[in-house]
Amino acid sequence: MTRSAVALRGARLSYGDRVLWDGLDLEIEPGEFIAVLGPNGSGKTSLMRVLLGLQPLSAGTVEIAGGNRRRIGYIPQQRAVDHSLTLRGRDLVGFGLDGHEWGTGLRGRGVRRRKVDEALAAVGATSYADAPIGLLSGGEQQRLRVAQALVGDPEVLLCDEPLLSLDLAHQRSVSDLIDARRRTADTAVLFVTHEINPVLPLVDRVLYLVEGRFRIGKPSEVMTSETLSELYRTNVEVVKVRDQILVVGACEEGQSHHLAGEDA
Ligand SMILES: Nc1ncnc2c1ncn2[C@@H]1O[C@H](COP(=O)(O)OP(=O)(O)OP(=O)(O)O)[C@@H](O)[C@H]1O
Repeated sequence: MTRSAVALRGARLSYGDRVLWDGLDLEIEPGEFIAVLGPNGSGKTSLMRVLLGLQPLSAGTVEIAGGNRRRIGYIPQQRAVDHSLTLRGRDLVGFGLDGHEWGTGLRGRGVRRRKVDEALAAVGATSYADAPIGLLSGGEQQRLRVAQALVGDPEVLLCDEPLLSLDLAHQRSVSDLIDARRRTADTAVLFVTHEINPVLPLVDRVLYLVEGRFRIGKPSEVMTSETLSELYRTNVEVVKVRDQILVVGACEEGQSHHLAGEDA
């Protein structure tokens, strides 16, 4: 069975006159790790919304997880949690099983508990699973969100800036968790990020969106001065420093007229 985990064909998304992307063809294989990059407003979150079935395409087709939406895991953009939130971590993780049907009997409840316990253990959150979420650190909360996204055994994992505001150690542990999942369970990963370096060793292909244009390819093909200069339509320099990639001259607001060094 070699069905793609995700297939976008001729996909277009526009809001009124504004085209976010058009002619997007992307097939993602099971176990593949795709980083989605681009400046603010380039349509990364909108792509997630299309894949989640929350936003219809303007043209083209999308297929995901064989049409079974329960097999999509989602890690949303991190938001600050109210300190007074008394919900426990294990309750949050359990929400990831809502919609899964094991019956309401004792056996069903037992399966549910076991799955939640396993997901908590996989992210190393067992010790704080019963504490109120509002009292946990940002990194601890993020591990719980990862557990929530993974508990339903997803075929496709959609991650919207899951590393935002995490320190380096937690960036590493959250990325490693996601990487371990795709290696052991062949989960396809779409990973929206502003910063490719923390996941660079994991990335198979990059989808880079800029003002209605895009490129798809291996990091070595897309993260070059030539490709990014074409995409941003200005002079962008990609510099490799040890195993890190520095992008110089790409405006994060996507407003190329603010940039120095425009191409003639
Ligand atoms: N429902 C909508 N109707 C009209 N415009 C929208 C809608 N949703 C998003 N947009 C616009 O589409 C553009 C892309 O938004 P989106 O959130 O997908 O960008 P993004 O790449 O995720 O940005 P960021 O990096 O800032 O999170 C934005 O300019 C946004 O204002």
